[in-house]
Formats: sequence, C-alpha cells, structure tokens
Amino acid sequence: MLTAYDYPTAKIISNTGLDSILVGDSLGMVVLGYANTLNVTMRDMISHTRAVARANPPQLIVADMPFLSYEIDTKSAVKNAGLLVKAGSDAIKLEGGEEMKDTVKAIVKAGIPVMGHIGLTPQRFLRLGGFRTIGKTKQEEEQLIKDSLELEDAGVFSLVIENTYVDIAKRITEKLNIPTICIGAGPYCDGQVLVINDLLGLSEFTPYFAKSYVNLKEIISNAINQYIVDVKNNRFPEKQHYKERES
Ligand SMILES: Nc1nc(=O)c2c([nH]1)NC[C@@H]1CN(c3ccc(C(=O)N[C@@H](CCC(=O)O)C(=O)O)cc3)CN21
Ligand SMILES: CC(C)C(=O)C(=O)O
Ligand SMILES: [Mg+2]
Repeated sequence: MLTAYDYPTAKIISNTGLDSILVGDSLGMVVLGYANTLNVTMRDMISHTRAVARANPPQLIVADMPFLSYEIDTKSAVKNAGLLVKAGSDAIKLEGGEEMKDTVKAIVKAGIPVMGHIGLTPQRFLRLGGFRTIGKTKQEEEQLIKDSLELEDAGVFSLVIENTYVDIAKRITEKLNIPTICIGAGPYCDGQVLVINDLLGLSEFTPYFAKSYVNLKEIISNAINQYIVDVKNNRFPEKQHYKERES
C-alpha cells in the first residue's frame, strides 16, 4: 500500500502491481505544507479522494478520516465516512483503539468498510507527546494488543500499525485474523504502507522508517535548472515549439 493524493500519481499506480492506495491525511504535511495533520479538513479529503478516484485505478482506495470528522459523535462519523465513499473511496481509515469501537460498528453497519490505525496515531500527537514510538511500557504494549483485538471485534477489515516495536506488531499480526499493514513496525506484518513522497525522495522530512527509492527532488530541480539555462541561452523554445504563419 502507498499513499496517493492526486490524479497523475493514481494514474501511474494504476499500471503497477500495488494492492491498495491510501488517500492519507498525511497530505496535510506532504502536499499542503502544514506541520502536522490537525488542520486537514473533510473538504481537503474529499477533493483529493475525488482526484485519485478519477484515475479509476484497479487498486482498493482507502481514504483517511481527518481530525474531528469522527470523534464528536457516531452520527457525524457515519455521515463523514459516507461523504468520502461518495467522493470515490472504497473504504475509510480512522485512528484509535478500543474507544472507537462504537464508531467503527456504526460505519460498518452503514455498509462502509473500515480500516483501523493504532500505534502512533498522528492526529493525537499532542497528547502522545510527539510522533513517537508507542509501546515502550508494558501498559502501552498491552493496550495495543487490546486495541487490535477490540477493533477486529468491531469489524475492521484490516489494521494499520504505525511506529511501534517489531515484536509488538508481530504479536498482533499472529493474534488477528484480519491483515495488518505496517509502517515503522517491522517486517512481521501482512503488508506495508508508505507515504509515496518518502518513497520518491520528495519529502522535506522523512521518518526513520521510510525508504526512498529515487531522489525526485534532485531530478526535478535539475530539470528546472536546465529549463532556466535553455531559456536564457535561447535554446528553448525551438522550432517545433511554436507556429510561424506562412504569409
Ligand atoms: N513524509 C511523511 N511521512 C510519514 O510517514 C508521515 C508524514 N509525513 N506525516 C504524517 C505522519 C507523521 N509520521 C511520522 C513523523 C515523524 C516520525 C518520527 O520522526 N519519529 C521519531 C521521533 C519521535 C519524537 O519526536 O520523539 C521516532 O523515533 O519515533 C514518525 C512518524 C508518519 N507520517
Ligand atoms: C502513514 C499512513 C498510514 C497514514 O495514515 C497517512 O498517510 O496519512
Ligand atoms: Mg493518516
């Protein structure tokens, strides 16, 4: 699984063997330039989900529910989950553990598949004390196990485990029947997810657990500098780039 936030990226992914696309609220940081994901709105998520869905990819499209779109009450959570499905997603993802059980059940009851997300839940970074690794204490570890079992019981079809110790993610994966999709939680999961900007070398900041497979930042700035040089030296535009009238 990889994130995608726009039409051209979803078109490229369409012709790959990737299983699933996440329209992540990480778009607030990697596309919109916010310092965290708290300012991402339903309008942002709907707009980017629609852009990805317009590419009509064969992959499953999962859209993140943004901060405060599902925490207030189950009614507004179901409504907002429905708006993301109307925008073109096949499922939604929301952050949190056992405390989200009723919300998960209500959304699933409405016919919308829900993906869980535990471990580091970036929408709660203020209370957690940063984008830190979760599961250091025995209490945090046992809470993660409990959260995963309760979410499975509530009906999530899959579970993202973010930034936790490898043995904890392994334990959860062995306990659950649904697939676990990990990021910063080691290899003993059923799948992996990454922010595509990290994979492409486009991010300003990349977490320790991400791997870039190409340096697109460098490739793009080289292209821009070549363009500047060409314009200044009259090497662009060339004959084929403009029309002359035959008078
Ligand atoms: N480019 C990008 N990649 C991501 O994976 C990502 C985002 N942005 N934005 C939304 C969240 C935030 N994520 C993050 C961001 C930072 C750390 C990180 O640096 N963690 C360190 C330091 C924690 C601390 O502040 O103490 C760690 O050791 O866990 C982890 C996950 C993951 N997500
Ligand atoms: C990092 C993934 C799991 C995510 O939630 C996002 O991109 O918003
Ligand atoms: Mg997210």
